[in-house]
This record gives sequence, C-alpha cells and structure tokens, in this order.
Amino acid sequence: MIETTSTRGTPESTLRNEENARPAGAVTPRVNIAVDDTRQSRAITSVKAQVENLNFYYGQNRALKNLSIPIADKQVTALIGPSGCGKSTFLRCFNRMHDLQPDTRYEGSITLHPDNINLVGAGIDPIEVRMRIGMVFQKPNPFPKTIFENVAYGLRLRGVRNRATLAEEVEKALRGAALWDEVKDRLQDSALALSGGQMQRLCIARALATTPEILLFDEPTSALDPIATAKIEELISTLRDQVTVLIVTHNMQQAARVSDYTAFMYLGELIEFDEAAKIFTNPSKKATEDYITGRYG
Ligand SMILES: Nc1ncnc2c1ncn2[C@@H]1O[C@H](COP(=O)(O)OP(=O)(O)OP(=O)(O)O)[C@@H](O)[C@H]1O
Repeated sequence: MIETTSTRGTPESTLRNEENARPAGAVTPRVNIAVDDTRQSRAITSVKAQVENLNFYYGQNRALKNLSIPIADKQVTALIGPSGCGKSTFLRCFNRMHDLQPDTRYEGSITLHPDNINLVGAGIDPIEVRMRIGMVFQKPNPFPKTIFENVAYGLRLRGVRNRATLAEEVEKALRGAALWDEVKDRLQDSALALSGGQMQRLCIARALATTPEILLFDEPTSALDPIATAKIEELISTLRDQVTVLIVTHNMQQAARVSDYTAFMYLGELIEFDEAAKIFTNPSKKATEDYITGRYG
C-alpha cells in the first residue's frame, strides 16, 4: 500500500510565504466541487508507473522539479495547476515527446511496471515508448484518411496485415471509444467529415487500437462543446477498466468527475497528490484549496 498524500517541497514562490499547510483544527474548507462519491476511498494498491525525482529541462530552464508520484494502475490520474506550472511538460515525459525538441533533458526516472523499464532512461528508444504509451491531444487530429484507416494505422505499423484481424481490432477499438454505433455504416468515409467530438473519440479509438499501457490526455475536451465533452468524460471514466489514464485539465469539475487521483502542480513542483475525493473536498494544502476554488492569483 502506498500513502497518497505527498508532503514534498513547495515551489520557491509566494506560496512559501503563505501558511501552506492547513493548521490543525481548521474548519472544513468550503470546497464545493462535485465528486463521484460512489467511488471507494482507497490507497493505491497497484502502481503502473512510479515517477521518482523527475526533473526536466528546456535548455537551462528547469520546468519540472523533483517530481515523485505513483501513477495507479487502471485508474484515472488528473494533473491540475495554473497555466505554465508544467502539466503538459510532465505528461510529455511519459511518451518521450520532448525528444523531438533539441536541447531538452530528463533527470530521474519514470519506472513502468511490471517491466521495470525507465521510460526517460538514456538507453530507451522513444519510438518503442510511444508504441506503449498513447496520447490524445487538445485538438482532434485525425489523419486525412478513412475512419477505418485511422484506427487501423497503428495496427498496420505493427505489421498486422490480415484483413479479418484488422476489421476485428478496428471494431473493438471503435466500440471501446464509444463511436462504433455512430460510424459502423460509414467506415470508408473520410474521418475529416466527422464532428469535433466524434473526431476526438476517433483519436481515442486510434490510440486504443494498439492496446497502450498508459493513455495520456492533454486537455482533450477544451475544443469541444458541452455535449461532446460529456461524452468524452463518460468515456474516460469507462476506460479505466482497460488502461491507465493520465489527464491534464484546466476544468476542476472535470478533474473531480473523471479522476480517481489528482496531482496539483505549481511552478514545476508537486504541491499535493491525493485521492480526487480528498483533493476536491478537503485538500491538505491551502494553495490547493485556493486554486480549486478559484481564489488563486
Ligand atoms: N517547447 C518548449 N520550449 C521551451 N519551454 C517550454 C516549452 N513548453 C513549455 N515550456 C515552458 O515550460 C514551463 C511549463 O509549461 P507547460 O506547457 O508544461 O505548462 P502547463 O501547466 O501545461 O501550462 P498550460 O496549462 O498553459 O498548458 C513554462 O515555463 C513554459 O514556458
């Protein structure tokens, strides 16, 4: 069992000047964000990835500072925090997206279980990492191909040629992304003809088709209307049955609705990590409460 509350350092910032730890006997904070209270309170029993003393540098700029956090297996972990605190930078370490940019550097480790490989280790092939860790971006980015070929793409890259197998796997991924019923009769149509919400679910299906071990979502609904957003949120909640999910969001209600665990970051540091139900009702740090209640800044 792993304790989920982190008491690691706070950033060198105004936060340090505040009374960051909540005083003993403080009244229950008036945090009024709806969480899914049907979820059981629990410690993490199975860790998919252990982040340990992770630092990340853009040139001389240290964007992530000694992050240590367990990513629970087959659970949803949300990353929240003000703009520029390093959420996307953190997310992109998991699939080595930063390797595409020169003069960047990782320190520390992200150990992927059960294989015990360090995703940010020097000897690890970033292409191999991206085969195992899928990503869904802010703006839906389907390929200018048919719906079928979008989902089949990663399978073909992996050498799947058998038509029946491809059809079976494409259907499975589209069902997994809650899109099958809407597109089953138009699989040969262009993906670009879908609505924004459908395109995003197609991108999720494309990622699911290659059975990733972790699925990264970088603000996946920020370009979508409320109805499409609700569908994606519902989908993310069901995905935890099949895959470990890490999601960056600016929307506190969304983080509270979809996540099991939530990490609050500030200026590249982890301020607080805990069960979402705790973070959104009774956070341990004043900085967390200020942020989630909109008093930050
Ligand atoms: N490609 C890049 N090259 C250099 N510096 C970068 C790059 N991307 C981000 N940074 C810097 O790293 C820090 C963290 O940025 P990041 O985008 O990870 O924050 P964020 O919390 O995801 O912000 P937002 O919520 O606005 O997307 C910022 O100081 C930012 O300026």
